[in-house]
Amino acid sequence: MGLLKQGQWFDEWYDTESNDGEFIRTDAQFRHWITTDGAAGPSGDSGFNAESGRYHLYVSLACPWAHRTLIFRQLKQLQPHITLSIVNPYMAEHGWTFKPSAGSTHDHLFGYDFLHQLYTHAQPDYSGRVTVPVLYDKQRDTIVSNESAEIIRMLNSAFNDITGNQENYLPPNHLKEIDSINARILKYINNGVYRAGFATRQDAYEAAVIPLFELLESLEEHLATQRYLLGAQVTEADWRLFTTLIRFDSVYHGHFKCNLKRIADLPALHAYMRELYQWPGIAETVDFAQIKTHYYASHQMINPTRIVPVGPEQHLWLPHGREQLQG
Ligand SMILES: N[C@@H](CCC(=O)N[C@@H](CS)C(=O)NCC(=O)O)C(=O)O
Repeated sequence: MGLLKQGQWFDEWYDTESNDGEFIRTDAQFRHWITTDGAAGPSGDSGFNAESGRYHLYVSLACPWAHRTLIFRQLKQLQPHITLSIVNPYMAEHGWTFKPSAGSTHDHLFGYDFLHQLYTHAQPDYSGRVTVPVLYDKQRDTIVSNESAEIIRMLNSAFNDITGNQENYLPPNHLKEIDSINARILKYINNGVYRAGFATRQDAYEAAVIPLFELLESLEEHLATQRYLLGAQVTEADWRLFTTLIRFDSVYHGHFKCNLKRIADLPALHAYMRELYQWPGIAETVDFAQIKTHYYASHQMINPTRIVPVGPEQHLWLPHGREQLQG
C-alpha cells in the first residue's frame, strides 16, 4: 500500500494518526466525463466522446468501488465496447500490480507491472493515492476518471446510441432521492466499513460501527415492504449498496470487525442482496476468492498472519421470494 508524491512511489500505509485514529478518504483527482457528443460533463474537459473500443477500464475484482463500474458495464451491455484489465488482488508494497492469476490479467494497454505507472503515464507529477477503478482513454492517452460514482453515471447513458440499451438506473424523477440515499449509504455503509476496519483507536472504530448498523437495521425495515431502495424500480442506489453488502459477511464482518450482525441475520436485506446477486450477469462480477485474498492478505497491519478464512458458507442462490413485493 502506498502513494505517489510528485510522480515518485512511496510505500506508506494510510495516515490515521493525524486524524485521531480515523481513516479519511481522499477525493479522486481525474474527473472528466465521457458524453454522447463529447460535450464537457459536470466537471473536467470536453472531447471525451462515447465511442466503441476507445476506452479501457482497470478494475480490481476485490474492490467495491471498482465493482460498481463492472456491474454497469455488464448491465448496459458495454463489454464489447469497453475493454478491461484486472489487477492482482494482493496489494502490498507496490500498491496494485498486474500479475495474472485466477481472474486477474496483464495490463492490456501498456504491459505495466504496477498501476502507479499508469497514473504517472497520464500525469508524470501525480501526487496522491493510486486507486481502482480507472477509466482510460486510448485515443487521448490519458485517464478520463478514477471516480467510480461518476464512471457509473457515464456508463448509464453515454453509450446508449452505440449499444441500443436504454435502461436507465437514474430515473430523472428520482434523481434527488437517489442522491440523498447514496450520500447516507456512502457515509455510513460503503465507507463506514472502511472507517471501522482502518480505525486505529477504539472510539474511532465504534463511531463507525454503531451508525453502520443503525442504517442497516433501518434498511432492513424499509426493504421488508419495498422491493428496492426507491420502490418498484432498481436504481443506481441499489447497485451502490449491493457491492458493500455482498462483501459484508465474508470480509467486513470478520476482517473489519463489523460484527454486530451478519447480513445473513437480516432477512429482508439478505433476500434483497440475493435478488441483486441473481440478476442476469451479476453473479459473474462477484469473485469471493479475490475479495477474501485482497482484504485478508493485503492488510498486514490488521491481519499479520495473512491467513485467509475458509468460510463463511453462503447461500446466495436460495430463492429470494421478492417478486411479491410491489414496491
Ligand atoms: N473514490 C474512489 C475510491 C476508490 C478506492 O478507494 N479504491 C481502493 C480499492 S477498494 C483503492 O484502490 N485503494 C488503494 C489505495 O488507497 O492506495 C472511487 O470510488 O472510485
